Amino acid sequence: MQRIRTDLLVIGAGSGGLSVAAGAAQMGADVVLLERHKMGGDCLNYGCVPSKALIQTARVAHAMRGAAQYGIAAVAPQVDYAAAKDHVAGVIAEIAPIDSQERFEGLGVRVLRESGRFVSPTEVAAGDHRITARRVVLATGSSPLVPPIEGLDEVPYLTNESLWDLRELPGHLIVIGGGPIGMEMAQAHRRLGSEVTVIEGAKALGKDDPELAQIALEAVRGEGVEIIEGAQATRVGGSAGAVTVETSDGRTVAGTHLLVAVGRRANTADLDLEAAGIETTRTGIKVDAGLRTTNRRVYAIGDVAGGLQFTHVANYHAGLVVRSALFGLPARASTRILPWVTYIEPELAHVGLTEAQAKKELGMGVEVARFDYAHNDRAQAERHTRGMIKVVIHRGRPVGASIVGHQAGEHINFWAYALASKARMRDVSSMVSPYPTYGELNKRVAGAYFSPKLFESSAVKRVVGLIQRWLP
Ligand SMILES: Cc1cc2nc3c(=O)[nH]c(=O)nc-3n(C[C@H](O)[C@H](O)[C@H](O)COP(=O)(O)OP(=O)(O)OC[C@H]3O[C@@H](n4cnc5c(N)ncnc54)[C@H](O)[C@@H]3O)c2cc1C
Ligand SMILES: NC(=O)c1ccc[n+]([C@@H]2O[C@H](COP(=O)([O-])OP(=O)(O)OC[C@H]3O[C@@H](n4cnc5c(N)ncnc54)[C@H](O)[C@@H]3O)[C@@H](O)[C@H]2O)c1
Repeated sequence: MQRIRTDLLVIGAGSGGLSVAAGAAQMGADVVLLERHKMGGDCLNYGCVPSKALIQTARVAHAMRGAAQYGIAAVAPQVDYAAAKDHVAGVIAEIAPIDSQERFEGLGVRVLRESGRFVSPTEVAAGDHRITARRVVLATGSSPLVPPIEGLDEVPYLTNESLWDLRELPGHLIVIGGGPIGMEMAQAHRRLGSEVTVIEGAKALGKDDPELAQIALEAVRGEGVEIIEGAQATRVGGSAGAVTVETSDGRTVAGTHLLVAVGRRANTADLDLEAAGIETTRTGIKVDAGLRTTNRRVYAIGDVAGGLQFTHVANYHAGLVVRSALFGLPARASTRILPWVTYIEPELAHVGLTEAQAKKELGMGVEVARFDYAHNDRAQAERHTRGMIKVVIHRGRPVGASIVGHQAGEHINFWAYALASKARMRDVSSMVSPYPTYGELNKRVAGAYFSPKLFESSAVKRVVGLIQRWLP
């Protein structure tokens, strides 16, 4: 057995763990990084990157079908699903060197391709190694949750891990779960030529503002995706190529392939957390506002910390933990400034509080401003007029923003900055936005907020009248 003493031990080389390891090593800390599977974790290998690459193929196919609106003859695309998967693999391969063992070793990180588990509050076993670290960061991520649906263990099904290996286009894809994974893959497969049925137990895209989610869902339905809401999948049957799903409202849906996308399970099972006195919750590892676990020397970040599960959240956590573990500075994770985007078309993006949350948490004085894409000239020119921006305001400052529409994910960056910098709506309205850009939506929604105050105020009208009388 080989003993290792180090400043920082990071378990898991996904989005969060890699960011901690890179940051800490470059600041001079001695860092050991454990990874038991693929460098880059879920985002690179099974999540964000492959899904966005496939979505792009689907978008091109969709654009070909819809070219007539721009004066180009529409064509029925000949989709080669296997080639699309090659494109997906190619994109992963292009990005992989950034997350590779070689790159991290080049940064001075000691990378061990082993599974880590606690043997005491201060020691981690990994293969033949016994590691003692001043601080430990758990960044072990999450895995697809496989629900206890009757018959599921006897029927072949796909998850976000196996989907990328599928080479033949599903004839009829049944998706259980109408969250971001389910909806992104449902629309992409419909655009690639599959029949698609989504079975959602509650409300599809249920974590987003319902007013905007509705607009996105209508668009996806308009492309031919069947979305059944309020129906739990209760029983699965059939065999490869002929699958059936029974639902709580008495339907039976038949298809060729089944994708299970009903949420995530935190990867805690193999860590022997009890040996280190680390407690868990229903969703992951229990952490305080500074991301410390119930063992003060151990932090948990990213998906395994059981909060919002996004790559940028894991990266945000990583920055806080490096600050705390290396410099002993206080760190406090805020959820109020964390955006997310669902990459269906139209994109659905959000940051901060929804209208309902703001009204519940802040009570009186919450105001809402809206502006439609249809009033944006760039959106008109490009025929992307479906969509809206909605900003929730409290005491003159935005506390939340939601956007549904073309490139909503790009535009939410603006509001993420506004919330993080505690900007006022006055600051937003004073900006000059180039014409014609979609970004004008941000200024115009601020205009929509101020317009009634300016144009419908009798006091303003009186003051203007008085001043005009005195002006030479
Ligand atoms: C289909 C899909 C699409 C997604 N799209 C997006 C998106 O567009 N944008 C976005 O922001 N987020 C997206 N996400 C979420 C994003 O992938 C995750 O939030 C992110 O990967 C979490 O990073 P992490 O570092 O916490 O965990 P991971 O990236 O999961 O990394 C954890 C790593 O730890 C390793 N590990 C686990 N246990 C051990 C152990 N005991 N010892 C050693 N190693 C261990 C694992 O092998 C893994 O490599 C998507 C997720 C999915 C599934
Ligand atoms: N664009 C992005 O950033 C992106 C994309 C994909 C995934 N992700 C991350 O991955 C996480 C997991 O995504 P997800 O879509 O698997 O989970 P999710 O928890 O967001 O959605 C799962 C859905 O499945 C439904 N469900 C659960 N059991 C069911 C059953 N038996 N029958 C029918 N419906 C059922 C739930 O009501 C829920 O709406 C997301 O929350 C997100 O953090 C992010």
